[in-house]
Amino acid sequence: MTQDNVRVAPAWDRPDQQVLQRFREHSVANLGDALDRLNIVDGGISPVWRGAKAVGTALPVLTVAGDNKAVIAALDHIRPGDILVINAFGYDGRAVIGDNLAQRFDVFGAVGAVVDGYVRDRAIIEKLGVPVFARGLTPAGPFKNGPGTIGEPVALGGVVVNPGDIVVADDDGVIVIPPHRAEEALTAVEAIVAREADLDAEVAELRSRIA
Ligand SMILES: O=C([O-])CC(=O)C(=O)O
Ligand SMILES: [Mg+2]
Repeated sequence: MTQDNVRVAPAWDRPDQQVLQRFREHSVANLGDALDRLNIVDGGISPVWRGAKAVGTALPVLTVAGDNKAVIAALDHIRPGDILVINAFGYDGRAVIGDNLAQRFDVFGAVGAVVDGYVRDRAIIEKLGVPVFARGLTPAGPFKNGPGTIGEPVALGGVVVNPGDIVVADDDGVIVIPPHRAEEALTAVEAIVAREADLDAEVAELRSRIA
């Protein structure tokens, strides 16, 4: 299907919300360790407000640098639990989303957005509490000409994101987990959480000996 010059992929599967719920307990750092320290988006993409956290199913959008026509068209394709994953080519000259789009994502049931590019209206996005992750901020607004794609695989900070992939984002950054690796990641992360608890106990013990 093509909406004007924005191509839309056929419908795709999304993992169950119960599976996503289990990822909510875990940090991106621990999940990365659980997947051999791979699958992590480059560190240039970070939360635009401190404490933002989101776990969702990827709704990938490809834009032209500095343009958000495809992002606006993607509003019609959001399902509850989705997270917008927008490849805007890391372009720093224009913001492809701001508070207006962030609110609309929220209204349609998306849990946030990860942008390989720039955004604006940071203070309002923070006040609204919509989790947004991006390379940076610029007040310059986007053009709205397209072309673009919705629901096709996109690149995000060096990681391939397929529609329906599990995306976990927190203060440290973003990880992308293909659904067929979800159980493996969850099993491995439990062991990592236990090991981290042992390390903390070791430090507590050291502290008590020194005190
Ligand atoms: O103008 C735009 O399309 C982006 C923007 O600032 C908003 O979503 O609030
Ligand atoms: Mg705005």
